[in-house]
Amino acid sequence: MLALGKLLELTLAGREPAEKTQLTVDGVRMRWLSEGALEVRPPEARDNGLDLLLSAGIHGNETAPIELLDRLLHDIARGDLKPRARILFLFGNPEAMRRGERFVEQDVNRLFNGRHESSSGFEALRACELERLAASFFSQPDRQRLHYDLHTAIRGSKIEQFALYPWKDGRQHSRRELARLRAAGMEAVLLQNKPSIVFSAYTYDQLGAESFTLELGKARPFGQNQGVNVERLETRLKQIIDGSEPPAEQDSLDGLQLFSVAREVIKHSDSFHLHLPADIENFSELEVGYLLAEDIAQTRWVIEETGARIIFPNPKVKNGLRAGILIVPATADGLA
Ligand SMILES: O=C(O)CCC(=O)N[C@@H](CCC(=O)O)C(=O)O
Ligand SMILES: [Zn+2]
Repeated sequence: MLALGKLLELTLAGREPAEKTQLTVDGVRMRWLSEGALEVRPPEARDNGLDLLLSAGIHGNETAPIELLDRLLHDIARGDLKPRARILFLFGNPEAMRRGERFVEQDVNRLFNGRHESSSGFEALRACELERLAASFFSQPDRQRLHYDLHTAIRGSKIEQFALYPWKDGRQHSRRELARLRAAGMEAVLLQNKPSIVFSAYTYDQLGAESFTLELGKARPFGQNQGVNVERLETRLKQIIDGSEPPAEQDSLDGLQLFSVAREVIKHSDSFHLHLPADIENFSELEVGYLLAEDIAQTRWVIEETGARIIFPNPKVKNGLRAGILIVPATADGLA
């Protein structure tokens, strides 16, 4: 296999490759751009006009998605997977990956859409670099732009695999993209309804990509991801990469649960207290009247919404950040 196909090894070792560009037997060009960043370009005659950004390791301890990207890259480097799409592979937070931690100083996925400018430290610098790499990758006109930012969650989930679809004023969520996600094994999609500071929100909002955060299961260390079944996603990604995806009409939304955000629970102070068991699963239902959280100045979060569920509850986040999302069932009415 070509050395650049070992992007994960290079990244974990903190090494820069001696040769920055390599050609596979099929004439696919691989170009190392920066730590954890590799561009794959098919020969011009095979290029189908899709620019695909695949990112993982934005949180360093979420290893199943990192291993998935590593397998795809190996297949391309060996010539077993012949891309027709142009691809940017990104490992988001190499230092956190080396340490096996979600982040080192601060969560990279809270530093996009300009947030890194009012922050400091290497994670702020990395968020800036990731924005620059994505912007440069998605700078070519008249091409389709697709971004999947792959994650696993801190806790177990009643719905194992789901996507979060960013929001932008005046832009409708795409039915076709949702059907594609369903075919990739996603069981639910959370349709966001306000701007956000995560990576997928940046590429959706600023770069015009169809972008998603995908949650694939529970976070585990490298080599311990037998419980995370990414088979359907992997098959679909291979089809997207080599242009063999079934026609869009064959995809449907059947079985896909849609949710929208009712409220984001923001932790304002060290007095924040979340009234949930430590082992509560994502998508757990909460009854109307339930006291979910309390914070300074007698702030109380009481459930008012029928059918409310909680995802990503985390009282340990820094003050000012999201400590959970309250979601409610949604319909497909507003889709384009
Ligand atoms: O399990 C958790 O609490 C977090 C899992 C995770 O990292 N999720 C992403 C979601 C990004 C989005 O809102 O699109 C995150 O919190 O960064
Ligand atoms: Zn994550």
